[in-house]
Amino acid sequence: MGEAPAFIVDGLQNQIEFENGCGSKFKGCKTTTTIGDKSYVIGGNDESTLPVEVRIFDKATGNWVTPIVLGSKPNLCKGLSAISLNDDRILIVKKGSAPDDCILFLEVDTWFVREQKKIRGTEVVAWSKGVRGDAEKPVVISGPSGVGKGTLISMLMKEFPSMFGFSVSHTTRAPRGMEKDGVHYHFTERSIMEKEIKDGKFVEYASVHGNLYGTSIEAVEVVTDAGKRCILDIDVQGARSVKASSLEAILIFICPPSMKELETRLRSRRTETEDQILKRLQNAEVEMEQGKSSGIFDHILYNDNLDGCYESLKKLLGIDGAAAATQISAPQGIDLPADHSVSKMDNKIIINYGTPELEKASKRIVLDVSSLKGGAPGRTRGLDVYATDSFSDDLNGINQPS
Ligand SMILES: Nc1nc2c(ncn2[C@@H]2O[C@H](COP(=O)(O)OP(=O)(O)O)[C@@H](O)[C@H]2O)c(=O)[nH]1
Ligand SMILES: Nc1ncnc2c1ncn2[C@@H]1O[C@H](COP(=O)(O)OP(=O)(O)O)[C@@H](O)[C@H]1O
Repeated sequence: MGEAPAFIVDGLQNQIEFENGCGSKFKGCKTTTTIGDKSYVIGGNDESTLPVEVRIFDKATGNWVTPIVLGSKPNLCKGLSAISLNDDRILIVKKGSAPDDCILFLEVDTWFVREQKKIRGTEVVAWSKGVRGDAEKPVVISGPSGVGKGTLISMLMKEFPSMFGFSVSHTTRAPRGMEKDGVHYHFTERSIMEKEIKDGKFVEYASVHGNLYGTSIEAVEVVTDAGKRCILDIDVQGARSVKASSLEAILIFICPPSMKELETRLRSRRTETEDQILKRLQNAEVEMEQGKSSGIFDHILYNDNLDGCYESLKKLLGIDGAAAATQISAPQGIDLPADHSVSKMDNKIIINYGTPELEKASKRIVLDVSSLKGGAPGRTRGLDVYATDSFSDDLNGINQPS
């Protein structure tokens, strides 16, 4: 039976006091948040370069549990504040961190975490970085083999290299002539991939044309951690799984102008044997039916004229014409002052800095968390952030419970 640590505290006020009590030595920078029977101890013991660790004290059993931690662990910092949101995630505000690394969410009971707990049969938590606004929904591109998915994705990545990142899938199929391992696919043995699927390492997977294909959690995280919008080239079954997931992607189905033209494109690519071509054409009929009528997809595009289809794709992603210039910037991080204190008022997290002893002269940043979207294994979007000063906020009612 585990022994509860002396510093376990309930409630935000105590967390702040504890965090402030870390002092300037940055030792024992841990914070504890209790949700139901579980106390989540988040932080590290010492050096600021170590990743933030998570341990769980289960009051019901009296045991300590070390969970599987998914997502990129944040590095330690000058201090942490932790605030429970909706009992399914903990908002972490890090002191003295870069704008893209100071607001994080530790998911403890979201859809993604619950699925992972079921698969792995153990305690799981997942990190997700918080970003402002809503600009970076992942994009799923589906469609029959040979329709032009890869061609359209290459065009997008070439024109907007800093905006989009390709989710490199795993597959058990053999590489084609020009394909590179780790770039086009992670080419994997079936037994290894099956084990990794069982271990819960995939967001989705499917058997397509006789081979296994799947999107690993890591493949999505690599892209989102680079601050880019993730593009997934996956089949209709995979699109269905993504639609049910927390990724909140935009789902696009690409149609050929005709089955005859699809066959011409597939053959002219010269990457498949005759048997493989026939199998792909047979599967294309089913995929077309599902793609058009299943209600999975948000948009259907016809790839007749390549340039025309590419323009339509850009338009529905909101990056056509003049809009592109303003939208291509990477998702914004949040510029927090190095030293601050944190409190919560309904859906607003209030970060005070400046001169706390002179209450009216202190400054505030307000994080509005009322419209959060996405989450692990991607970023948590929809944070609204604005700066104010405390005196005018009191007058404007920001400080009043709504
Ligand atoms: N579900 C799922 N499908 C994938 C994944 N990666 C690729 N696919 C799909 O698998 C199918 C075959 O892909 P590929 O062998 O590259 O052939 P191509 O579509 O003819 O270029 C296509 O429909 C892809 O969209 C994945 O990670 N998950
Ligand atoms: N609109 C189009 N018109 C003619 N050929 C096209 C068009 N779009 C793509 N192609 C060609 O069709 C072939 C299949 O395209 P590809 O991008 O490999 O398809 P997918 O990734 O969907 O299997 C390629 O040789 C590509 O150059």
